[in-house]
Amino acid sequence: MIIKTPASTANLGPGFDSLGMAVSLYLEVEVLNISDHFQVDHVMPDIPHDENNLIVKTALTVYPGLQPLHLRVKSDIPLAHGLGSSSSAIAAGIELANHFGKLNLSDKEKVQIGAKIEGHPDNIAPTILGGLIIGTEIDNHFDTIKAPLPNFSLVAYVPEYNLPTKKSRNVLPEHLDFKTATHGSAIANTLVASLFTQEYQMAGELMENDVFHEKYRERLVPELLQVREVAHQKHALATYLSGAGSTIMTWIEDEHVKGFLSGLRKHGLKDKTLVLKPDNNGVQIIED
Ligand SMILES: Nc1ncnc2c1ncn2[C@@H]1O[C@H](COP(=O)(O)OP(=O)(O)O)[C@@H](O)[C@H]1O
Ligand SMILES: N[C@@H](CCOP(=O)(O)O)C(=O)O
Repeated sequence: MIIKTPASTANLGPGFDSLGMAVSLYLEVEVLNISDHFQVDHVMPDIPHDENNLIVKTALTVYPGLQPLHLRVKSDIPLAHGLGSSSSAIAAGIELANHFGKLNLSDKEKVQIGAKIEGHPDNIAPTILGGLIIGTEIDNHFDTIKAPLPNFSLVAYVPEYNLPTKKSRNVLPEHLDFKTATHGSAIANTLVASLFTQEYQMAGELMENDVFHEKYRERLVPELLQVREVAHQKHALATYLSGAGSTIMTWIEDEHVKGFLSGLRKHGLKDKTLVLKPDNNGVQIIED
């Protein structure tokens, strides 16, 4: 059995902690055999190979009776780069528990469990459900809703340095004044409406008008404004900080991708780029 979970891009600008979309970059967890201890084979630096691995830890939290397994993990998702690698690992752990514990968890229950572990639903919900998801926590439960899937290319500009979500959350303010908060909420509300009516020109403008987090994080990811400027010149729809960074995400029509990529290079923006698409499947189990 192989569990395949997508990466995700969270916030989409003003949708801080509530908007996220699954993208076509994957973590795969293969169950090799039952063993007498947990063993996780992988080549990711500084990631545990035993029961302290986030995938196993999550599985044991959800189903403490899980027998020790020998797993092989392959991942194309850069760690701590704002592409939801931790949610992908958590989603895989939930699936592992669900399968071996015969828990029959519904999608809603999986999102609930994952969001409790991750602390916010914007990565875990799309990773589990696929697509573009809006969600929030009310009275200890998470409500989520799926928006139409946008058909854009997603160009991820991936700086070499990583940025753990915790570090990037530490630069955010404790409080926002009333006027800023209500304006931020109005921008996010209008963005969500435009995503549902598929008025993407409007959505693009709104995605670039966050007031909740990007301006505080800009100093951690100085390339954000430079990439956005090139994107404007190259007919992109919108550029925003993916999750907590360091990845910078640009939505752009397929036909403009090539020009955008060469524009980035011409402006000295030479970090890795990944050309992705939205993923509509979410977590999948592939039986062999
Ligand atoms: N495949 C994985 N296996 C085990 N742990 C993982 C895996 N992917 C991510 N993690 C854990 O999640 C951390 C990154 O989470 P975070 O800082 O939230 O960044 P992001 O989720 O944006 O990649 C890693 O440093 C590691 O501890
Ligand atoms: N809303 C969160 C999203 C974190 O996403 P990640 O992919 O960086 O883990 C935030 O902005 O802190």
